[in-house]
Amino acid sequence: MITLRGLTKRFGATTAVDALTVDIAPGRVTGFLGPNGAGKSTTMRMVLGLDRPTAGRALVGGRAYRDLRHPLHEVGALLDAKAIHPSRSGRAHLLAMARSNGIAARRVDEVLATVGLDDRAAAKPGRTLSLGMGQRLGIAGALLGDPGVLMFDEPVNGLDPDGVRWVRHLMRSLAAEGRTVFVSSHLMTEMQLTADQLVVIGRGRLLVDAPVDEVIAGSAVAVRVRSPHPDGLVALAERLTATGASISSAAPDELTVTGVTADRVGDIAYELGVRLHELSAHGASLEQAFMELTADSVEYAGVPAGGDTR
Ligand SMILES: Nc1ncnc2c1ncn2[C@@H]1O[C@H](COP(=O)(O)OP(=O)(O)OP(=O)(O)O)[C@@H](O)[C@H]1O
Repeated sequence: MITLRGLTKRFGATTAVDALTVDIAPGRVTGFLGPNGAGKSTTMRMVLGLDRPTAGRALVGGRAYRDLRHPLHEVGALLDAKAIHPSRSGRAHLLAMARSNGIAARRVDEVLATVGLDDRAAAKPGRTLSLGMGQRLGIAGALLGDPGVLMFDEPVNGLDPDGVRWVRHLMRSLAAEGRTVFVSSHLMTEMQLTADQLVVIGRGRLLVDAPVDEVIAGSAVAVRVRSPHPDGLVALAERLTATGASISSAAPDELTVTGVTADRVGDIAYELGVRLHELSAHGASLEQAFMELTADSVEYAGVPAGGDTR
């Protein structure tokens, strides 16, 4: 269990983490989401005692990191895949970690096997490791002490599709063993497949703490409309806006409508005599739910390509 209580971190005028109170429970994968700069890494660093909270507490199994008697046995983390000495091999890196924490050397071979690094890969010096190999090595380090709590910051960065699938299965099996698995990612589709629970933050504040299914169900279903008559679409957009729907348009012959059913859009188009070439409802996704949830908290919102939001 990871317990955050009023957790706050300020860097000068920037509030990176703002009074975050949440429990990350064992036995499931909790996805940690938020736009760039939302405060995910800072939160994880505070759990590991690498950053000191300005206020509040971050506890692992009810205790602050500095009070853990055998930290590596209680919490394992992958924060920065490149955190290995450039001239040291992956195996030597893990052996040093094992030695300084009273862990048997054979455990190094076990975790190397678990993450799929063979003898040759484990003998390579840190500077020659690819990002993907660095991620696997970092995960091996997190698993070394067989801890009950695991945190992974962007673990699939730099992995190929096989690697991404492997991480997904690993996270799920670690949670199935009853461990607490807290994982941040920018890949929404991946999170949709991996996580049971989601914690979403924006500008350091908690936006959502709920099961993945609930978060997705809460997002709007979008209706796509295409017509060969752009003027008709403008009239349709005006009428739909007047009924409270939200409209965006990526091209003159296309609208995306939320806040109203596809049937209603079809009825209004019929009343206005607008000929349609497409009227389709698109299921809610985590990607869309995330955009809706964090719309007010993105630091640098991009303008959608070709987007003309009315
Ligand atoms: N050491 C630091 N000194 C000053 N500001 C910092 C420091 N570390 C983080 N910040 C700021 O705190 C905020 C949160 O950063 P953080 O890296 O925790 O976000 P994040 O959610 O992990 O972002 P990303 O998804 O881009 O990795 C940002 O505005 C960042 O610039």
